[in-house]
Amino acid sequence: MSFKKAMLLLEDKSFFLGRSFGAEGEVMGEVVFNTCMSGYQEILTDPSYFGQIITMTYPLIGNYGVNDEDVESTKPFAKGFIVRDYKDRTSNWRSQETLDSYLKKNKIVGIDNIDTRFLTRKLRTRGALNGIISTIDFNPESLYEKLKVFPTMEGLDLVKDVTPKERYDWNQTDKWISERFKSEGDFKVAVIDYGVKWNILKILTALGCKLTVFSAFSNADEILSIKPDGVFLSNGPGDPAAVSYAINPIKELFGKVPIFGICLGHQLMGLASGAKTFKLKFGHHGGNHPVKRLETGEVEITSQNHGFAVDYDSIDKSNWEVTHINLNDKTVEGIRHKKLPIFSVQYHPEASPGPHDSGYLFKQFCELMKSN
Ligand SMILES: NC(=O)CC[C@H](N)C(=O)O
Repeated sequence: MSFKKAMLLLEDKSFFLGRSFGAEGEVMGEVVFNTCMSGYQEILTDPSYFGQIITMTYPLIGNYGVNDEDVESTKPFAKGFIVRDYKDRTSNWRSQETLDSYLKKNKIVGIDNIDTRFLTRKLRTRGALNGIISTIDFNPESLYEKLKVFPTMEGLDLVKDVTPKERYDWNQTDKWISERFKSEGDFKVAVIDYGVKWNILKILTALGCKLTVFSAFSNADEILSIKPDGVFLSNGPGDPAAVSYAINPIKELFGKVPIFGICLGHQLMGLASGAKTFKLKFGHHGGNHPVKRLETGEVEITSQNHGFAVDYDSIDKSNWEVTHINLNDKTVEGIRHKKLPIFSVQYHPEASPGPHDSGYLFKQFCELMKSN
């Protein structure tokens, strides 16, 4: 492992000198913090992080290595990775390589030896900030010149960069998932892939769903042509309001088939219902977010990764009800149509990484498909 220098500079001109790990080079993105204590591999490979630089609040990163089972997509999508203390020595029987070599192979720039507590407190106070990590330029002035023309996340359609060009079938699951989720029947499900995490596809498969995965550019007729029992709207990167081409197809599906959406899928569902989305100050990224399920009063500890949210006041309450709220900031975490079999959640019931409290939502989707 190298012991080269790396520098992180934020758009407020503060800069941090650290040590380079992973690939060398220069990257820009929106800096967000994630509070998960483990799961760096799932986080790095979640396509929803496309365009972002992630800092982990948990200080020791790398100590269980990397394996080829815990990925959420084909490659890491995060632009860069900031940690307090990178550990090159792996202590886990599942480890196949070090995080350093995995990031090098995938050309992801990392920086360690950063005071991530200070950085996180800054992001909490100031809100998410754009940042640049460099292993080739250590002049704050010139780094700032490059960063200041980098666009903000608001208004960015990043789905177009990660959605598949062609439709494909999915029929894989994992042993540990099929121990948790038993088949609920035989369903044909159309998944709209805005940047889907594989764990969602694996859980749906274990529940008995045959999946056809569509590009975000598909129209309602293409989706309905396979005669699906249900449609799933996936997670994905960027500003939901900028993914304008995805909204009408969802609207056209309302009333024709049960629909379940997660994260970006939930935000697009909200936009299709006529509600508005807005940018949160620093977003929710972690595995410890308390969400209240209003129907039962139960609290679920949830896995989250989003920077935007559906605006409560803009929801058409005559047709839609808010089913879940975030107990930290009272933002909307779930909506459901009052008559049609349509619902969505802002958080990640598939976890990976994260607690499993919300797994029931996948079964709820199967129930809707059964009774439809
Ligand atoms: N995980 C996701 O789907 C994220 C949704 C959206 N890109 C946001 O940041 O709010």
